Amino acid sequence: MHDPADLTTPTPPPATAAPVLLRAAGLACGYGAGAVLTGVELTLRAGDRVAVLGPNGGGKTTLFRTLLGELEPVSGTLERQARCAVVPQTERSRLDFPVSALDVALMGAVSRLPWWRRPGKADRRLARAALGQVGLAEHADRTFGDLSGGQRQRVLVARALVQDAPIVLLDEPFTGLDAVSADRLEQLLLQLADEGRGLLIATHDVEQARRWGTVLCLNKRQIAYGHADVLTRSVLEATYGGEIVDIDCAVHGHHDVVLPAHHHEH
Ligand SMILES: Nc1ncnc2c1ncn2[C@@H]1O[C@H](COP(=O)(O)OP(=O)(O)OP(=O)(O)O)[C@@H](O)[C@H]1O
Repeated sequence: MHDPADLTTPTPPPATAAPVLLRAAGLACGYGAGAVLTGVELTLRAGDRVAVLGPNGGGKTTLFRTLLGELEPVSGTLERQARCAVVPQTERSRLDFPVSALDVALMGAVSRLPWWRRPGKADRRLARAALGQVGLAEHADRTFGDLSGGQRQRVLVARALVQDAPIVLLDEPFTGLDAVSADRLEQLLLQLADEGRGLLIATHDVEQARRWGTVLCLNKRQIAYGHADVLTRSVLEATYGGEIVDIDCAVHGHHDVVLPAHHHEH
């Protein structure tokens, strides 16, 4: 069994010279007076790619909504030095509107403009350029709902690029993608981080989290934050409860892979 005392001390990743985009200290998040997530200690810097791990109901969405400014912190401090954009999930049920990929990317301009200005020609150029950056220039005029899951995710990344936000929050962007689309999206996220953005990416894939280097584990409170080395068995148990399994996995080159037993299906 793990010693819970080991888990309460945050393990910050090594400090770098990159500018701080966001800093949370003793942050508690929730809806009204009651906190559903406590003890968040987080410093996000330009170039960081942070995997956010946690069970269903662990507090990932609540944290993202707080970082976006949709929810007031229940307590603690949150300093945002830069604009935040979100890349939401794209369930089929929300795809009934006959909008094109370009329309969706262009929506990113709305949050930057004063309320009285509509997106103009320059914004449309920016939206087309952003679709080009995510490899979808050819698909600008296609109906968003007709695109594949991976293409829709990339359109939503393009929308975040149009928002010109240094901080990008991604809510399980890999859910439902085939291996090729997932690879392509992962390369794109790497590129966004290399360009100096800070990314927080909610995922249920522990192996992917290990590759990205920095992890934030949440289960109603912050369990760990730091280099992927913090993903010990005891941290995973505290994050996912008892619901983890050992997999003898030669594919990954080692034999002690630990994964949550129940992935989140949308
Ligand atoms: N609008 C709301 N009002 C009150 N409580 C809420 C609201 N939304 C979520 N909660 C509660 O906050 C807690 C954390 O939920 P949250 O949606 O942040 O988890 P999550 O980690 O994003 O889960 P999932 O992986 O299922 O999306 C849960 O107990 C949930 O019931």
